[in-house]
Amino acid sequence: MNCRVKICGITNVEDALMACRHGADALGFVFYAKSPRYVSPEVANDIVAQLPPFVTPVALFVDADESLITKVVTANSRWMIQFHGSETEAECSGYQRPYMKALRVKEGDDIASLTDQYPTASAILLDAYKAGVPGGTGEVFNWSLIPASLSKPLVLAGGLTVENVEQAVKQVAPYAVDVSGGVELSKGLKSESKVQEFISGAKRGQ
Ligand SMILES: O=C(O)c1ccccc1NCC(=O)[C@H](O)[C@H](O)COP(=O)(O)O
Repeated sequence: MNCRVKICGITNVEDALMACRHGADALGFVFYAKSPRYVSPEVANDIVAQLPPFVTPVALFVDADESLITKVVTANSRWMIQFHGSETEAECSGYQRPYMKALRVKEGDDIASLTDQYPTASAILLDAYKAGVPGGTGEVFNWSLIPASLSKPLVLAGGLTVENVEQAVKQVAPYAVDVSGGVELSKGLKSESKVQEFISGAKRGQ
């Protein structure tokens, strides 16, 4: 199966176009002000306007105000939304946009039932849980906690790197993989060689 790749935490057009050149299927833009990968709605939409076709921009929010979400996604019809906080199904489905719901996985979580709470989601993103850090932790969670099948396409995230992505794809067989820190030179700046190697590794694993 073709494992798709989302490169998250894009902050500049050079990294965005570089990731597209190397085959990224989606680019994540973080609108969470406390993140070192935060990007403003204006900068992000300027980048999105320059993207080639067949690449999905993903607007990432953490329990954001409706006004911010609307401001971002109404500027370009290509946006998909990633809700990375404690948003309910009703809060996620109010924007007439495809969305992913991120779940931060802890031991003992019933991932299947948590997934079923978002019947209108296009996908579920499973990420590592770290107290006080909503995302971009750079930490791997226990992939054996993931049920053999979910009611939604699975995007695997959390601590993926050029070293572990092939094994992650072989073991989990996700619909897509997502990475932020593992392909960076520094927070918010991507490494072309790491992006290229990460995407190649994801393809080798399928
Ligand atoms: O990337 C961030 O800085 C971030 C901050 C706050 C909420 C979510 C964030 N990222 C969401 C993502 O989808 C990341 O790609 C995901 O958490 C994996 O990050 P990493 O472990 O660094 O690959």
